[in-house]
Amino acid sequence: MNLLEVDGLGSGYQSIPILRDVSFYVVEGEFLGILGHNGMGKSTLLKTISGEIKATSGTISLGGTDVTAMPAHKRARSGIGFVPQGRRIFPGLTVRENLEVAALAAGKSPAVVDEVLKSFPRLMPILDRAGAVLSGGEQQILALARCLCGGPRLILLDEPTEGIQPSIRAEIIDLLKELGQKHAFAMVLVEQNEQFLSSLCERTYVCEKGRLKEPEFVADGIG
Ligand SMILES: Nc1ncnc2c1ncn2[C@@H]1O[C@H](COP(=O)(O)OP(=O)(O)OP(=O)(O)O)[C@@H](O)[C@H]1O
Repeated sequence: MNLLEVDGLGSGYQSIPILRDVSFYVVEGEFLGILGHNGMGKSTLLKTISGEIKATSGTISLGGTDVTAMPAHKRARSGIGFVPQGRRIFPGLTVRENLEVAALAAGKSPAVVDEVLKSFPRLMPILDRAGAVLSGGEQQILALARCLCGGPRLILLDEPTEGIQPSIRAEIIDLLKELGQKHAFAMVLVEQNEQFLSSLCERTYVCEKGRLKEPEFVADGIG
């Protein structure tokens, strides 16, 4: 059975339609790529799956359960983890506090933080550092750790390479591969960087003007 099934999905902002008739699936443990230029609707797609914005048509199912009408916090507890563009780290909280807040919000025991940290040795020396002073790469790694505190079955990851140096990109690729094997989650990865996606995903769609195109279009790709 597919972990995620999206069928005929539409959504937008106020009366402006952005996504149109989007359909795709993700199998258990798969990393699926979505490639696209600025403003094509990639973030809107992830926000609609996470429940941050409402679907205006179509359905979203997770593990066979229709979650289309479910509010965002319930989707998160059903196993949909979201790492948004810009990462939304709390700047006034330390690295550890950012993780503790995430565990609390997910209804998990505080012990989950130390468990998750075992997979993030890079964060250990900076646990008492404020979110505000972290580098882009450190913020991205913290955002991934924060997402894992909720025990996701599916992670929606929005432009992880944005504002990140090439050397850290390679580190993030290795980290995602390692985390995927260890924690057995699937992922929908949105990016403008085709090379990054091809390092991690066997299947990639192109998002263009709110629609997804079939994987063979990747050959003409961007990034
Ligand atoms: N809150 C909003 N209100 C109105 N329109 C919005 C809002 N957020 C995004 N849009 C519009 O929706 C369209 C798709 O935006 P979206 O952020 O999904 O694109 P994207 O592919 O993720 O681009 P980027 O790579 O720049 O993040 C754009 O035309 C954008 O201007």
